[in-house]
Amino acid sequence: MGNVLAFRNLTLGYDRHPAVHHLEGEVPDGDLLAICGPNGAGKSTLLKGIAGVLTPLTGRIEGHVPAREIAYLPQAAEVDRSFPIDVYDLVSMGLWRRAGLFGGINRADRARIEQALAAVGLEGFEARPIGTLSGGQMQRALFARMLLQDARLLLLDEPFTALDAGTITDLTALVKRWNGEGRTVIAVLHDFELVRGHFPRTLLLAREAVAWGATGDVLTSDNLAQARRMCEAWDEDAPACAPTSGRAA
Ligand SMILES: Nc1ncnc2c1ncn2[C@@H]1O[C@H](COP(=O)(O)OP(=O)(O)OP(=O)(O)O)[C@@H](O)[C@H]1O
Repeated sequence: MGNVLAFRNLTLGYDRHPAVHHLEGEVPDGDLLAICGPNGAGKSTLLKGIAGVLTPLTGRIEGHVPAREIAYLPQAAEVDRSFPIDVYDLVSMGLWRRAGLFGGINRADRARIEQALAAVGLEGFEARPIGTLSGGQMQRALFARMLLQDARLLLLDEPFTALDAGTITDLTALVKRWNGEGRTVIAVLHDFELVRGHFPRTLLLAREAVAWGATGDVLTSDNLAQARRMCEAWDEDAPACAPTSGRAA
């Protein structure tokens, strides 16, 4: 089994201030990986780097998945819900890669959109403007769009935050179904019980990797205490790293 991603001395940050520091490691094809860590540990920053939204300060991400095969679901707070479209149009955007920006939607596509809406329990919501959806309904709609995207690598940033137990169960089942189809899933998660129950591998981040491997070995009380200490000790105004063996991408 090959790797979909490799981090090589990767440092990511903002305005030359590093937020993820000298990360090394690989994500194997078909992985179901949780990224955990305290607030401000750099979890979202790492997903943005993988998604190509953020360019490394130093080091690099070796990606073996073309950008069009990556689906990225940012934190709910970052999704603009004032955009005036309805649920049907939002979900149908998942077909963009196949249909093209101005491609028409044919009968088979319409059936796929209906199946995706049914899979997330949103039948009957087709004509609802997305601005009128609850948080959980919006997340279901975004999952339906991902279903249609048919991506090989799925990046989910806190996908279950503020959702009720039923919605979390339904959407976790979808994530596992995607992974069962051979897709690689990387999800930022704060709920350790959920991670222990469903994610075989975990990266514990505190600006740098504290531990990375089998979830049971990573989410120990010692490692979690170490991650908290490292985040508390971090200097927010630390300057950019001196150039290292890695190369800015
Ligand atoms: N757009 C930005 N500009 C400047 N600094 C940023 C920006 N986004 C994040 N940061 C900083 O980068 C660091 C890591 O933030 P990040 O959002 O990656 O953490 P996180 O682990 O996802 O946290 P949380 O669990 O709170 O979502 C923090 O110190 C944060 O203040």
